[in-house]
Amino acid sequence: MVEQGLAARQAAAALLRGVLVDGRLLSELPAPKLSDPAELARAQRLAVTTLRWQDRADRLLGRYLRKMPPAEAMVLLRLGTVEICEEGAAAHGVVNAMVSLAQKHKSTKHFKGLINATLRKVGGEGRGKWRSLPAPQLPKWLRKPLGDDYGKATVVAMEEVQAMQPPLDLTVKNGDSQALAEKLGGEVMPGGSVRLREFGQVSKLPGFKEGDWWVQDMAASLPVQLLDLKPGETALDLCAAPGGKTMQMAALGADVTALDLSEKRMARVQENLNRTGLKAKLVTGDALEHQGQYDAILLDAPCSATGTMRRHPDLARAKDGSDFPGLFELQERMIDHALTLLAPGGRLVFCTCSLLPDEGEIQAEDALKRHDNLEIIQPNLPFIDPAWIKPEGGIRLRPDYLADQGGMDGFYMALMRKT
Ligand SMILES: C[S@@+](CC[C@H](N)C(=O)[O-])C[C@H]1O[C@@H](n2cnc3c(N)ncnc32)[C@H](O)[C@@H]1O
Repeated sequence: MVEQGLAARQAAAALLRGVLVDGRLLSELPAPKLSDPAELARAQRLAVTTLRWQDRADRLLGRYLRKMPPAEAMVLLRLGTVEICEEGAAAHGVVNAMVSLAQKHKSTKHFKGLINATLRKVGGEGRGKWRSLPAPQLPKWLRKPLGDDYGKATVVAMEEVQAMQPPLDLTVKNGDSQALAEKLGGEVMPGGSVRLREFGQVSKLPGFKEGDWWVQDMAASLPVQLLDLKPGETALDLCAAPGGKTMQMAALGADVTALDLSEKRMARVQENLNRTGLKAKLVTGDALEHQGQYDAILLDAPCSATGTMRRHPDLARAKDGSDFPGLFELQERMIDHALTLLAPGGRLVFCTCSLLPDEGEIQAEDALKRHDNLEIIQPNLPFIDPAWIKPEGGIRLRPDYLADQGGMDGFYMALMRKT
């Protein structure tokens, strides 16, 4: 029995070691080799939930540990703690499983006793304390700059949303959100996304195979709405993969070219277009080298992705921010190059799924300083709270906005035009 539950836990522990010991993102790690799809899903869910609740698990474990054991043993302690306290698993089964997993590795074998004793305390007294502990905090390297930019209270509000299981947002191909919401028991969000709070396997939901919708956070669906495409306009999606925004642009009837540097990710765009029956011309290449003239360009630039941490809690744990300045510089070069691809009177939406003003407001303000003939057009999206519009004319979205409806990804977007 223990062995049966062990495979998913072992795979979850391997994923957590990849993130916490090797500093890699979950998306960069090989998928666990588990033949049963349910076990695979469980392993992935356990790893993500552990990362989401890691800070609280560490607070609880701190009560029972005189000194933190090495990272590999901490992986098992955190996994066990989150399974017991957050997932509500029976403590004895979790303790046995974590001790068995510790036995399998040279680096953890000597910590079997510690893991056993500590997780027993977690399963006893600890379980009762869990809910009274504060929401998980972001690591210091990110908490400090976000606190400087937004204030402490906002960071706490964002952390509270990030602790929640994120909803599933769908963008509807034919635009009839109400009909899809009724069919799936969802809620129509500002901007038209259909939000589901309860959902199982996405590919089993009605309309998936038929390509009636695609998964896209409501915040991520707004840049294309800001671009306000007209049927027949030539449109370029400069960093397109996996293609959520390409599909929106194609569904609006634009003549779309979708470009991305990554061949592998471009295959995802093709798959998505095949499923939804939408059309776009696909180009694999470097945005900085692309040539042409377009009525409208969407630049969803590579960024820190700090706006998506509630879906990807591995990001805050695998990264330390040291590679971000290189991204800021790339974004600046991409904006400058994208402006050269605009037809006279053409529009550019620059956007990033980031919470850092360096990748949002500051990029937009600096672009205005570099280009005399550039203006930011005030958003014309009636459903947007005016408080979300920044002085320079961009839209700042934060995870704590619409928190009582499940929040949203952090995003920045600005509609620019060459005068
Ligand atoms: C934020 S993601 C794009 C998400 C996409 N727009 C969507 O909505 O599905 C950024 C993309 O930029 C691509 N990228 C990074 N550097 C690039 C470059 N120099 N030229 C083109 N694409 C690049 C990455 O491969 C990645 O797919």
